[in-house]
Parts: sequence; C-alpha cells; structure tokens
Amino acid sequence: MIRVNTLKISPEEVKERLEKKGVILEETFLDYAFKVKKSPFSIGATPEYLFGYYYLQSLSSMIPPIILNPKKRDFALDMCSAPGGKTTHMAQIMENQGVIVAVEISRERIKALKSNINRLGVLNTIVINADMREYKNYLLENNIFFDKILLDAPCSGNFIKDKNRNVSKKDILYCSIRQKELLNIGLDLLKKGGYLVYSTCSMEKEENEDVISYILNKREDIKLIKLKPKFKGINIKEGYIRGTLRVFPPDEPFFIAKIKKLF
Ligand SMILES: C[S@@+](CC[C@H](N)C(=O)[O-])C[C@H]1O[C@@H](n2cnc3c(N)ncnc32)[C@H](O)[C@@H]1O
Repeated sequence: MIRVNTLKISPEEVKERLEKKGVILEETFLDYAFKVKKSPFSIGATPEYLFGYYYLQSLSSMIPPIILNPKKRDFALDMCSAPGGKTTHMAQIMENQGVIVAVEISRERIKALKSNINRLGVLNTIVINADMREYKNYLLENNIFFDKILLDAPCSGNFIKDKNRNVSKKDILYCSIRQKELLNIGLDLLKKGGYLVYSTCSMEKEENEDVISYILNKREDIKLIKLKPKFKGINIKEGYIRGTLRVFPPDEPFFIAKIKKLF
C-alpha cells in the first residue's frame, strides 16, 4: 500500500507516473492511498519513492492519524514515533503547519525516523530521542501540554507482520503494563479538551481493550469517544468495547481508541 505524500505531490500525479511504468494501482477509501496490485519492480526503489512522493505502509496504519485529525494550528505529540509512518502522515494532514513533537526511545530507530521526515519534506516536526517515561517530567515541569496526542504503543505485534511471531503470555502482559503506563502519561500531557488516540498492531485483548478499561476506571478526567467502523474496503469492526475499533486479517490487524480529556 502506498500513501501519497501530498506535501510534495498530488495523488493523480503519482498515479500517472507509476502507471506509465507498468504499476497497477487500486483505489482505497482514502483518495491519497493506493493498493499496489502489480509492479514490475520493487515499489520501494523508484525515483518517486526516493523523492519522497510516497510512503509504504498498510491501510490499517493510516487510520490512527485520520482519527486523531490534527489541525493546522495544533501542538501535537507523537509519543512512540519511529520509523515515522504516522508522524509524517500527521504532518501531511496538518499541511506542514502547527508543531509535532516526535519522541522515540531507540537511538537506532531515530535514524529511520529522521530519514523519513527528511525524505518526505516534513518541516513542522521536532525529533526527540528520549524515553517518554522520563521526558514527561521535563514537559510537566515546564507546563507543556498538547492539543492532540498519538500513542501508537509498542506491542507484541501480529502474525501478518511477523510470520515467525512467537510470544508468550508473559510477553503480552509485559507489553500491557508498559502500555497502561504510557497511556496514563499521555493523558497527563493532554490539554483540557484535547484528544489522544491509542493504537496497537496487536490482536491481544490485554494490549487493547484491557488497557482502555483500566484507564477509564482509573481516571475521572477522561471520556471514550465512540468511533464508527465507517472505512470502506477494509475489514474493520467495532472492538470488544463499544466505540473502539479493530481491523482484522487479511488487513493488518490494528486496534484504535480515542479519548478526550475533560478537565
Ligand atoms: C509501534 S512502534 C511505532 C511506529 C510508528 N508510530 C510509525 O507509525 O511508524 C513503537 C515505537 O515505540 C518506541 N518506544 C517504546 N517504548 C518507548 C518509550 N518509553 N518512549 C518512547 N518511545 C518508545 C519503540 O522503540 C518503537 O519504535
């Protein structure tokens, strides 16, 4: 699947350029995303790719930034950002305006994040190599709060992404504890009236609905925003909690929930 980077080029122009070279593209519910049906060459090795005209990612992974819907004037935080698929998508939705603070713990993965930000011509993003569990102290001490936050949490993965996936119950519970901690931090950093989108590419209830139930029980200052599975051409349904969403195979599994900070 390709997401056309509308910061640099129109979807029509990318379509025309690739189709001239024999690539067969299929439309999706997003006018700037196309399914690659057939390509005579690797779609990640074209001049158009290197020019930053498009990003390769699953259609499911485009849904969290769409649901977060950051605006041009927003001050946004991407808590777990590398390699930057969703950061660069947020920048595209914001038309390169406002500000995104993109945090990533891994020094190694920061390289890919920076390279994607540069390749796609993203100009509104500050990259921070830090652990959100520590960086939050700096933000809170300086009264820095955000309008929109994306928490695309580290998770145990899924079998579509990783054919050799072999995770134990213990691994899943470890992820779940970390996800709850990160979600609580994200909500502390939201402005009153701000929105946070929580997503994972895991199918495990412990990493998804259980994390949302935990936080709704723990905090009184938030409410779950009810989402509808309105996206065409993708296997998306309501999650086990009303108003949350789940994408199922054959699409890349994803879980998505949106929370509003009330006060
Ligand atoms: C699911 S991936 C993010 C994918 C990214 N949002 C995208 O769309 O390209 C989760 C990322 O969170 C990072 N991470 C894990 N724990 C973190 C923490 N405590 N603070 C900041 N980043 C963290 C991981 O290194 C990993 O790169």
